Amino acid sequence: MTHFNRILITGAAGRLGIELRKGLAHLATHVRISDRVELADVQPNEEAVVCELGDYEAVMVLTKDVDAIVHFGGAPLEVEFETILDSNIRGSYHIYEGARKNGAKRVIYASSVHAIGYHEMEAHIDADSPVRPDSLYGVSKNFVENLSRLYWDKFGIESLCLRIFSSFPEPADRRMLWSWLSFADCVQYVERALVAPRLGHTIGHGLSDNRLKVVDDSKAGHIGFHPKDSAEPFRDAMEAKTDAPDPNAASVKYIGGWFCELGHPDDEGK
Ligand SMILES: Cc1cn([C@H]2C[C@H](O)[C@@H](COP(=O)(O)OP(=O)(O)O[C@H]3O[C@H](C)C(=O)[C@H](O)[C@H]3O)O2)c(=O)[nH]c1=O
Repeated sequence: MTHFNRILITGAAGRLGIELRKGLAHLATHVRISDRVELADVQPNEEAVVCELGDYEAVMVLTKDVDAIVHFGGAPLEVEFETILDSNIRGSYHIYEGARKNGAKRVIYASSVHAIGYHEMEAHIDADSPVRPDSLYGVSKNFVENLSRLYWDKFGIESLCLRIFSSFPEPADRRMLWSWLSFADCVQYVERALVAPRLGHTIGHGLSDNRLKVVDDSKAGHIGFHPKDSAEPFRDAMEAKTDAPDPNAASVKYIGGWFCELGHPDDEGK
């Protein structure tokens, strides 16, 4: 069923952006797709726009005449601070300003487990637990989670900040036996948030229905996301081909995984 006249998807050439283009197309008459790189295979209902998120004027034009924004553009990993600042922090500020000035009512934002990566596995955090970023990248996600809270409290723009754990075609390492979010479940979470009667300001935790439950996502229950996939069918093959991990290693102890063992960008001469 078509819910919107026009939605905007940023990061539409990316791994998840490509899945969102396919999975959300039925929700809107027009889908504006945007990325910093050229977009391939543009469909008749899609309007492709190449845009730098750090360019204020370009983002004001990009966000015109859209009912909702699915904001997945940005650096998806730890990189040097200048890129985090321009793409993730300044770029997301521009998206929220564009939503405010142009009247978009709802934003679905790709936050990340790395906003909370230094929580221990056994902490069972929920949406109200304090943030514990594991990287500059994680700090940029904290910034946008707070920014979106301001735009809800002050301007009534609704947001889902979806803390994506590990969204891959299938689990690629042992950690993903609990942290996996299938592409289909990721798209379902975004779709539910777009069509929910009331979203408010919601922090969600994007995980498939894996056997190990490490966080409590009940504070996003009003969205109605019910994961359909599970990492469990991949367990035997994964355990057969990989060594049992050291439970005291930072990458096992903390939910941020290998980000918690990374060096700091400045120490690498960047
Ligand atoms: C740095 C930058 C990137 N992009 C584009 C380039 C890629 O096509 C796209 C990101 O896709 P990527 O495949 O690199 O990342 P994903 O694995 O899909 O990660 C997604 O989820 C995780 C949780 C995320 O933090 C990312 O923002 C979000 O896109 O954003 C831009 O359009 N502007 C920019 O300034």
